[in-house]
Amino acid sequence: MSPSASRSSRHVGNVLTLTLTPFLYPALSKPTLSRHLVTASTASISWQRSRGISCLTARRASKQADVASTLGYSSNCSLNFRHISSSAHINQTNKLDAQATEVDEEDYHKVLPRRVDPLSGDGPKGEDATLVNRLDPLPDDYSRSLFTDRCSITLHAGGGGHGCVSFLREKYIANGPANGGDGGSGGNIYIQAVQGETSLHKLARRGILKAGRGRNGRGKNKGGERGEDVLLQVPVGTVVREISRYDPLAEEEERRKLYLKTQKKNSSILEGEESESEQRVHGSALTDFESQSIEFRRDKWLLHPASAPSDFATTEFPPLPRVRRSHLSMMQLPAPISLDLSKPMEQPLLLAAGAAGGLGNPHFISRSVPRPKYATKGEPAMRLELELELKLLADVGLVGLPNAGKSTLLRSLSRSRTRVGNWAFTTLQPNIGTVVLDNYKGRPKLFGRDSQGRHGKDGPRTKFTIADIPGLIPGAHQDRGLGLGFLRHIERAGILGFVVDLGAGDAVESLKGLWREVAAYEKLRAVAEETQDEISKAELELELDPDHDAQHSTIQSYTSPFHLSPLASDILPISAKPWLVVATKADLSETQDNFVNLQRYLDAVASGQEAHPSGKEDGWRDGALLRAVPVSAIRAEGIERIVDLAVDILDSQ
Ligand SMILES: Nc1nc2c(ncn2[C@@H]2O[C@H](COP(=O)(O)OP(=O)(O)OP(=O)(O)O)[C@@H](O)[C@H]2O)c(=O)[nH]1
Ligand SMILES: [Mg+2]
Repeated sequence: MSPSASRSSRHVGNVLTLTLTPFLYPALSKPTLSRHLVTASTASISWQRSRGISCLTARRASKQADVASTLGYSSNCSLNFRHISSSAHINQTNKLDAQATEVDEEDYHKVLPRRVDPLSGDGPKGEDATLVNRLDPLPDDYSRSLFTDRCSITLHAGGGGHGCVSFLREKYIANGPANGGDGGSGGNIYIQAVQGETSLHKLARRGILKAGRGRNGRGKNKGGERGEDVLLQVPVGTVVREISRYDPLAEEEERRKLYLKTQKKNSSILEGEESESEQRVHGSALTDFESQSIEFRRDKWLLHPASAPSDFATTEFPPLPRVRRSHLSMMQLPAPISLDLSKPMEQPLLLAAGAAGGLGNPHFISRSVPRPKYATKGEPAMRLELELELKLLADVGLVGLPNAGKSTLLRSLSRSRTRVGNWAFTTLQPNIGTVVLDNYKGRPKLFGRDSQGRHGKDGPRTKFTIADIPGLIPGAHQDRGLGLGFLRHIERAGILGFVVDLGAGDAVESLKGLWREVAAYEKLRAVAEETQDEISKAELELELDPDHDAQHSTIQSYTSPFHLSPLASDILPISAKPWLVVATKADLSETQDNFVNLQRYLDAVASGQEAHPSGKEDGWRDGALLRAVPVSAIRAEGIERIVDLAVDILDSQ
């Protein structure tokens, strides 16, 4: 078909090629491009639909000089560019060419005649047509969402505001008393797992988060305002681990402890109590100069604004008050932080308390110094570096080789619009879909119960969730393909759903291969947990150190209900989880024998004749529930049986 360069191009066919020249793209602003092209076309022009990246696509496409968009939904596809602000530009310069090319239908859809044929009108009609088109979408018809499941962030709690040096000034009161206010304490950092958040990308993008600093105290005994708090809202299922922390107050406390020890040593020397060897040990702890600089640290003080710089050298400061923490620090989580936020939280948890503000000059009034001209500075705040890892919480986790049909299955079971394509690694990030059992009516359908008519623990089950993760390939545990990183998302799943493609060779071998990778992952996790255990034990021993400061111990003893303890974990090991096998692509010819073999193998596993595919003795093998379900996800055939089986297994837990 010849190119046409008109304002509206009518086209009948399957593939439309738009040729945009580089000259064109600066004129197409992002919103205009996406909005108008989408509304103007009655067909689905997928690259234009992917809103967030339309400008980028146009630019890339224009560099490549063409954008090919596959159309197959409607025979009457009209592209109307009238509303595009740059349309005049397009028309004047004649830079837009629309080309229509016929493609061989059979070549494109090797497997099934799926969509409505635009010319003959063949194919499913009405609702069926919509369903089939939804389950066999164009590769670029998918919803995109930003997703990050692992990131590290640096948190700075707020520093304290400085104390104020001020004196009462009133008529007839020549030398009023000190009335400088204390500095405000710094902002705290909290964390809360909330429903609705699904990814860590917002936190990953920010990287560093700082709470506000406390305001300085003012005259007339006015205290400074508190710094602004920071609340980290993370998805439910986030695991938080501490990488490092810098707590200047803890360091200061350590130094003061050392100083007190040195003082004790000095007094015992004077009294002649300490043995020579003890003196040698203690003597190396702190020099005289160091101990002096601890007690009278000049950098911790503030002078009256009217003072000369030389006053710093001459003023006699009193000994510094002991290190002050804000009251909230008692509620701070013990170090090192290790949390498993597997439930939505009503109250946030305090990760790092802001530092205490400085003291105003009234605190230093004494008989010898009735009008102190100094106040203390606010305390410095702590810094935390945390690693956040999101482990999705889904009832069923789909595991399968690339291109097995996991995403199509998810689309057929839920309203997910995850990407589907006939190539390996179409899915690059986990997707979660919700299977609604009750048609949003609040009343479960009958098949939402198990064989004895029981419902789940929390009353009638109205829905459950399914996670589709990127495909695993043999050798994934050696980091082949996308590695095993995504298996963390099925670690929390109630059921494992192994998706095997009946059209891609021996299904039993595929299933065994998948279990091999999953078992390798489990082993890796066990090693990691053991190491973590050893670290925790070492930390526990440190905590039991008799020298531990009293205040420090109180802080340490506060444990949150979310504290992650690898030993107390109630999550089943992967091999002990219930599992089912979804034998997909059952619509392909000559797949029946493959399925029969698979079912026979599963029966043998359930009866104990065959070893559990994970290689573990105690792997889950419930004869009544371990089954393979043949489905054709692309035609939405047989999927109700998966729902039934999954609900039965979930309810039997
Ligand atoms: N005939 C037939 N084809 C199917 C069926 N399910 C999926 N397909 C096709 O198989 C191809 C791969 O489907 P996907 O759902 O993207 O497979 P996947 O397992 O998610 O692949 P990755 O994301 O790469 O791991 C697509 O071309 C689907 O149209 C089915 O039940 N029958
Ligand atoms: Mg996929």
